[in-house]
Amino acid sequence: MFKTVFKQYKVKSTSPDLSEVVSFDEIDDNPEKDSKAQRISFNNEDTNWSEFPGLKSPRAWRTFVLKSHPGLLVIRNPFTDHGQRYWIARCLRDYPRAPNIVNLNERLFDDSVRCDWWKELQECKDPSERHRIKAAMRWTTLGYHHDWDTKIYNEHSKSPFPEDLSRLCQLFSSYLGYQDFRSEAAIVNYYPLGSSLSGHTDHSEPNHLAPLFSFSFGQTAIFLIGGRTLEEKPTAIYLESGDVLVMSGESRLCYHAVPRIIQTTNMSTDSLPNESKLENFKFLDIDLFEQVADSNYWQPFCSYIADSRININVRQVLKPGDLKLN
Ligand SMILES: O=C(O)CCC(=O)C(=O)O
Ligand SMILES: [Fe+2]
Repeated sequence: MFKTVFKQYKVKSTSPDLSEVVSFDEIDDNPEKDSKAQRISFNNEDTNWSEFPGLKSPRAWRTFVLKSHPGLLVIRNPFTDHGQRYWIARCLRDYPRAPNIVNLNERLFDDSVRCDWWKELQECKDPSERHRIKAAMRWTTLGYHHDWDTKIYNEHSKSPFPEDLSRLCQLFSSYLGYQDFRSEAAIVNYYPLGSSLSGHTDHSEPNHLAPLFSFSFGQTAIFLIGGRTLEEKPTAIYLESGDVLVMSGESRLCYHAVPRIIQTTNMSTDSLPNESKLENFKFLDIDLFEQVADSNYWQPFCSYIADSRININVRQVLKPGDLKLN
């Protein structure tokens, strides 16, 4: 059942029927409708969240839960445009750099591209080589590196987890009432239009109780969430730019997939006013935060995201109290 639905959305020859895909904005506009999701609120909205740069005030956040999966939450784009620019630039310029691991094959790309993909892409003048370099980037891993073959993390295969991303996840986890979340592994997925991610569960982490945080930027994904086996029919939802998906509780070990990316999002290329008080947030790359407000600096990132999606998928690996894998 999961695979049949996956193929219906992935179909190349025709456009798929999207009438069943859950759109959270529609639910918000029409809450009476017999919908598959509902809005929920948290009673901590007056807490002082110390104005994390790049995020709207939590009072303006809209959180939804899927009725079929009470542990699957979506916070519908809590980012400002400026915040989205920052995270997109981090995912393109910085996260794919050594010592983080990238998918680029050593037989197809030389070390300069494999160690600093974005810099080489910007410097490359040949259009067909540029296209080849751009389309080849599919994932980078941070913290404990995901092993795609064994699916087992290894104490000897990890790099430092970025402090900005860790603080961002900490903020969302405390907002949702999960204390003590530790960001220990992330996969950043890059999806050019036409790409997909087939059905899987994320079970490599010894800790299955901590939630998983997943951030979407750029073009819209159709995301399928199914059950604990491939027999169950999945629910399709849209994940749009800025959305934060949380897989917690029973949904944490459910099958999920991205069968299709749809081109819907146009990000502004204009310059943005700069934010103040950035000096209180030293864990951010403050220079980058300021640079992306400038339309010239932002231009190559905006052009990448015009036909691609980026997903940051953050997990806690270790059980509470553990300091390493055993
Ligand atoms: O791109 C997504 O939304 C999901 C990615 C995912 O499931 C994964 O990295 O395990
Ligand atoms: Fe996954």
